[in-house]
Amino acid sequence: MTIKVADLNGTHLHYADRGRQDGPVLVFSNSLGTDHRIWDDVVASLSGDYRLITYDKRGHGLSGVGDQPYSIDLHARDLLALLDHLQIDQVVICGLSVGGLIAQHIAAIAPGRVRGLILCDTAPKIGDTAGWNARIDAIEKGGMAAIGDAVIARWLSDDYRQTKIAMTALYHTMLVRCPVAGYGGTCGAIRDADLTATTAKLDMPVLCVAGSVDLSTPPDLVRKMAEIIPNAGFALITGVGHLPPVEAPDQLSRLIDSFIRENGLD
Ligand SMILES: O=C(O)CC1=CCC(=O)O1
Repeated sequence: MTIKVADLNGTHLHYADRGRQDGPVLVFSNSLGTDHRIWDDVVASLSGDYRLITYDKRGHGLSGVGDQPYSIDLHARDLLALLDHLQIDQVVICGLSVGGLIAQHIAAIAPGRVRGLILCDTAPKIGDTAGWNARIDAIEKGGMAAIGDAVIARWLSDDYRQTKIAMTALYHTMLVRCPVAGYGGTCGAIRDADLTATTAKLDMPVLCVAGSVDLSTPPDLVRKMAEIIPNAGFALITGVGHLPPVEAPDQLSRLIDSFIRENGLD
């Protein structure tokens, strides 16, 4: 994999372009505080059949922070600009958590670009204003370390954290290295987003996926989203927290592959 960068919308986005270059394109959009490496095992499983784009949204990973006020719309326009940069017209998007908000918004504002959606551990509205403001306040006063342990307990199941101690430490490092401005800006974008009205009108194949022990977007919240989207499917991955691509990459890959084939998107 070679390191790649696109200059767009006043910042730069780090991305990777892997898999079968003439295959259907699948793009992955990340959760808050993670970078594109969380998809590596999923990409490895699917790379024989699909072209797979992963990227670091602004304020995360190796991408720039930029100086515009963050919103889900800005994150969505960044991803659309990245697809333009790559001259890719239509994609299936797999969005995790805030990446799922970005995916829902792209499907609403540019439906012609989206062949299908996998909405993983996400919802049209995530959390509440007081919770997001408290998190922003905590990192502005104490830096990313102030929230590290609490967030990791939401990301990963008890079983994963107790048995995969070194991997858990690695994800903790990924989180606390996120720039405060990028993380806090994205917390504000999530706080200000309620996509319920537009998500209820989506008109494309959609699969909603939940981790059974996800504390951030619990299964019932994800199931409710599936119930408002016409003809959406729902799948539960047992024993997994907020990051199925980390804890259950093979199960998630199988769900993605079956969804794409069953809907004729391959
Ligand atoms: O950090 C969390 O609580 C999990 C999360 C919420 C939105 C997102 O993208 O991740």
